[in-house]
Amino acid sequence: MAGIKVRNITFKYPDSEAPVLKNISFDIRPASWTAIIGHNGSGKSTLARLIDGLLIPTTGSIEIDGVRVDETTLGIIHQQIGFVFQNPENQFVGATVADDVAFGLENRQIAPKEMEKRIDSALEMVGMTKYKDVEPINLSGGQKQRVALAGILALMPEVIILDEATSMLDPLARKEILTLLKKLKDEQNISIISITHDLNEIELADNTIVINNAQIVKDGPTADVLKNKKLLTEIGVGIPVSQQLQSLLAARGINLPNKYLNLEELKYWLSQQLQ
Ligand SMILES: Nc1ncnc2c1ncn2[C@@H]1O[C@H](COP(=O)(O)OP(=O)(O)OP(=O)(O)O)[C@@H](O)[C@H]1O
Repeated sequence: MAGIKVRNITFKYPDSEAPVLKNISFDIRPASWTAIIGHNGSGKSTLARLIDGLLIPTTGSIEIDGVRVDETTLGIIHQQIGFVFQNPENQFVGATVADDVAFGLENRQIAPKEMEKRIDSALEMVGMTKYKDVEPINLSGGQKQRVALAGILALMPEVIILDEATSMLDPLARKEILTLLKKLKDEQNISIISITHDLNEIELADNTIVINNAQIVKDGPTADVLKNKKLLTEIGVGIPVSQQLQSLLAARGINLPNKYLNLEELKYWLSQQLQ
């Protein structure tokens, strides 16, 4: 199980005037879900690319399971991390869905029988079995994103980074994929790092890191972040419906439990009170 240690990283693109990230430090526990949130352009994707070794920090260090990420360790790092990008168009290499999922496995020289098994199982997990022989170009955006995720799942990474990867999915598909990821975290101890503006996705995270002006302004349990209306408004994520309802109920003198309740939990709590 891979834990991640980020220490004092600063990063500047060659043509950017100021650092895009400054003095960033945090830890990610193995088998946990971390959301990274913040305004457009605050540096979230840059941070994800640094963790995956697609970019190397200007100063500071990142360790995955004790291995420092640098040019010499990318082979090891990429065996541990799977990265799902926002736009699935950029991720296709195969002539059919099955070929596409096979691509990473072929690179790792996985035996054909094992490869077949992993392709079938990954496509099944994302609900795309019947599209196995279809050309990726003929899939919808959401279906392409499921296939991209299957390609990652087939490689059995210890960490999955999602960079706004569910933003193209319809609400039902998004819910299904998020439920699948939660199951993978709970049952297979996969760590999830999700960069997102979506409150439903943030709610699934154990911890949330908030980035603003190139720095971490909050790193803590998601429930604490989601109760912080001022911060959520400042970074443009908005206030969860459950929190809006809790404020309305509190204004009418109804005292709710002193902890973060998501919409389902709030509905359940209210139904218990009304009995
Ligand atoms: N290749 C690049 N070269 C120079 N500057 C870049 C490059 N990529 C991103 N930037 C700049 O770095 C800053 C952070 O970008 P990044 O994509 O990490 O933000 P983000 O928080 O992921 O944004 P969004 O929510 O819009 O996806 C932005 O100001 C962006 O313009």
